[in-house]
Amino acid sequence: MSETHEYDVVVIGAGPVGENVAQYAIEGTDLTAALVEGELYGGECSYWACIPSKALLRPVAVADTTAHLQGVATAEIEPGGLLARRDSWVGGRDDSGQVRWAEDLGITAVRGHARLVGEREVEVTGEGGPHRLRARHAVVLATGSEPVVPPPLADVHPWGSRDATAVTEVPGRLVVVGGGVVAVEAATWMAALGSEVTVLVRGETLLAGQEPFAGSVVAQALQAKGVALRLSTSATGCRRPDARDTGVGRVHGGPVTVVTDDGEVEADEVLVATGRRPRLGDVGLDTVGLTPDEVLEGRLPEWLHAVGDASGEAPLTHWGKYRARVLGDAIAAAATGRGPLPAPDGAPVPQVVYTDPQVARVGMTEAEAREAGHDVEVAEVPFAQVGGAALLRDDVPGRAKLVVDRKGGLVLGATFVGTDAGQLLHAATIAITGRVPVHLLRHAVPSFPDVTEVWLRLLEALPAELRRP
Ligand SMILES: Cc1cc2nc3c(=O)[nH]c(=O)nc-3n(C[C@H](O)[C@H](O)[C@H](O)COP(=O)(O)OP(=O)(O)OC[C@H]3O[C@@H](n4cnc5c(N)ncnc54)[C@H](O)[C@@H]3O)c2cc1C
Ligand SMILES: NC(=O)c1ccc[n+]([C@@H]2O[C@H](COP(=O)([O-])OP(=O)(O)OC[C@H]3O[C@@H](n4cnc5c(N)ncnc54)[C@H](O)[C@@H]3O)[C@@H](O)[C@H]2O)c1
Repeated sequence: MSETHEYDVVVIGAGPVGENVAQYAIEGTDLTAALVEGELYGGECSYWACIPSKALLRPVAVADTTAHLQGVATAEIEPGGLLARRDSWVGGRDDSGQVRWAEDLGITAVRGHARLVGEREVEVTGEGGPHRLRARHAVVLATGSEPVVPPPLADVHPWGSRDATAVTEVPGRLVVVGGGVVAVEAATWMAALGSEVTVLVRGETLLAGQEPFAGSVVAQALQAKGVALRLSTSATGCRRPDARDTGVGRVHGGPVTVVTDDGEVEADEVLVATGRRPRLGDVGLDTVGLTPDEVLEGRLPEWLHAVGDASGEAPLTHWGKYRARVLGDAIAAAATGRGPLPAPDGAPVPQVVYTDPQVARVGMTEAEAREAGHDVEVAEVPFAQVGGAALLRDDVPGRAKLVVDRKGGLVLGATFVGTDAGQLLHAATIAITGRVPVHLLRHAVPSFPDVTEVWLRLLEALPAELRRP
């Protein structure tokens, strides 16, 4: 029988979320935590997702802005330099710094694949053979998510988001399947790297679920970059006689033909960006009598928790890390007998899509607010009508929208689509979280001539009665 080590908390998965749970579960206490990782400490976000994608996208946005600023020579993307910037941000996928960070906090880093084998019992398979960890208080599933690949595309060795963020061999022609966040961000950097990109979107719009103008502004911007968009087009099949595993980020074999309900598309590579699902299939849930659905519904014994992408909540790093801080504190509180720190219900989820222009949104869209039964008032302002925004670039794309509950004048949601729109978002997040009514927000004065003047125009565009308490 293998050796068993006992800890107060065992966290499975050392992505950004697992790291934060472990940190907050033991901080300022004598509790112990083991953090088990099967691949790289830092997770998908650090090496394959957020960081490399944003390292690629920022120079693209800066170069694009120079093409729309009188008095500046237009900058050109230099593909080799762009990939080198990405490489420096992922640091050779060396996670020793992340492991040191964990160990400096007193967390025990355990490498290997972890599975539940019973109540509070985890088996780790790794170097040196399997061994067991027993949790005195809590086991946390922070195992992230995995891509969903629709059947017609599964057999041709298509690219996933890892190939796109780790691209080393740029396909001449790339078909992207999907119209969500990965699709629009990857289309942006792949076009900048020189691919002839076609995006196949089964719905009528990009970025479904956002305010409708977000998808159309992004669609226009992608088309201006030479990206071909085919809306209302579904991939029904795919042929690739020479599909091969050539390694991540390299073209996976010979030409590929994507069959759609509206004809065929020939390409050198196909990127599947059709969503992700919580990674719960191989964590031993059956050994404790649970199914993945029960985890996603939150029907868990008091010693077991799921957080981050694995929980089915918004699959975003900052959201998962926030939930991890709350959960870590709750675990520490329960284990030490103190009360947990208060956490409000219904904190809003912010998100920035790093297209060019950016899409930044927090809280509800107008449609969601109406669906939820709110008596809604909205304000919309084109960026071009705001001096501080218009100074950022000559063509001034984009638009902002505020969704307000008429009763009480509280902000329910906000969407900003435009240059550096992400910078406008946190004020909306604070307004929603802090329940700051419109009549008070009017006294938070934006500087002149700054892009934050968008806020002034939005508040002015609301009915005058909302200016009174
Ligand atoms: C291309 C792309 C770009 C993105 N960009 C952004 C962005 O800009 N901003 C943003 O907020 N979000 C972004 N996301 C989403 C973000 O990457 C995820 O929300 C985030 O990584 C979730 O963190 P996590 O810790 O829950 O999971 P992960 O980062 O996936 O980490 C989970 C870890 O658990 C490990 N693991 C899994 N199972 C086991 C096991 N049984 N035993 C041991 N270890 C295990 C995995 O190896 C992994 O390291 C992006 C996603 C993609 C695909
Ligand atoms: N900047 C960011 O915050 C950022 C960046 C990238 C990814 N992410 C996160 O990663 C997650 C995954 O991104 P994603 O773009 O893969 O998912 P997504 O859910 O955003 O979009 C999936 C897209 O694929 C389409 N689709 C789904 N099934 C399909 C099928 N069978 N055939 C054709 N199309 C299909 C959907 O209609 C949608 O357009 C997102 O939910 C997001 O939270 C965040």
